[in-house]
Amino acid sequence: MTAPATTGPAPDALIRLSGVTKTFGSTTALKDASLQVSRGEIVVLLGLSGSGKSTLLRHLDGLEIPTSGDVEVLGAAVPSLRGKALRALRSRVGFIFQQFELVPSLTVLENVLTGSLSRVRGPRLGLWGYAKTAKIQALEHLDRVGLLDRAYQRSDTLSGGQQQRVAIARALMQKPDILLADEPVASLDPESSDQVMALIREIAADEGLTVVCSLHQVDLAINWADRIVGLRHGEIVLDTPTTDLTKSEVMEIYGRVATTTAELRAVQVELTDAAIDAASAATDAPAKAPVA
Ligand SMILES: Nc1ncnc2c1ncn2[C@@H]1O[C@H](COP(=O)(O)OP(=O)(O)OP(=O)(O)O)[C@@H](O)[C@H]1O
Repeated sequence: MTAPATTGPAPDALIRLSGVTKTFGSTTALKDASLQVSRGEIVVLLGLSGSGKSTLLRHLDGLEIPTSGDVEVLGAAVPSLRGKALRALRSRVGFIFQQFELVPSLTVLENVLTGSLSRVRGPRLGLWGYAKTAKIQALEHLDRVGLLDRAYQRSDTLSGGQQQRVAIARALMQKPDILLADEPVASLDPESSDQVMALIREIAADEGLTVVCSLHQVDLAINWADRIVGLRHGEIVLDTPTTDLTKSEVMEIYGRVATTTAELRAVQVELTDAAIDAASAATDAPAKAPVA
């Protein structure tokens, strides 16, 4: 297995984790994790459920504070940031999530505009509260993600893949240096997953974004990442350029479980079938005799 790159300073690193341990009660979510990410890199975090991927991501914009160790992002010691300084960091770090986190009753355009809120003061009411330049920018970002024609539609009328593209456009409103993505395609079908990952990669290249993204699908990681970081029980057990990733390394992260989109899909179908069988067995079962 490729030794994790725990030492050696990368002069252009935008992200540095050094010996980060995070415990929640008796659970160790991250254990002595060290990682550096250079400007423009696309890094995918792989690992089983509970291996610490989200916890690692959440440390990068101060949503978690390490129990021990250092987290430096864009030159700032993240755990020590408070108030205005923390907001300033977060305005440079976009974050997208599995469940998109859009406001369903707002239009697509309004959702995108909320991405600019870290840069403007006070609450906004509908489209009127935003500057014309912000609206133009938001429309440009919607065009960028292929959804300009949906700008005035309610966001909950869009498909999952489209909603994630809206979330990407919203993140772009922040003009971020770094994009964090926590399982951004976990709720999407394979085709939409591929489209969203392709879009992230394309935008990252165009905008010079640094991306750290957690995924469950090894095939997507291989297609879209520059570098793969593997986590197991909170430890970084693999750190390798994607081109060097071997099957045995993947097996070491995951053991014998589904790892490709097709395999995960097959497991989902199996589970759904099993649930349907269980439900119909319950319906077919003779009704219990009433208690006398
Ligand atoms: N706020 C919290 N309180 C208590 N335990 C937590 C908290 N956040 C995470 N954990 C625990 O830390 C461990 C790592 O969780 P984390 O969400 O980082 O894993 P993950 O690899 O992102 O999992 P998944 O792929 O399912 O999202 C898990 O055991 C989880 O239950």
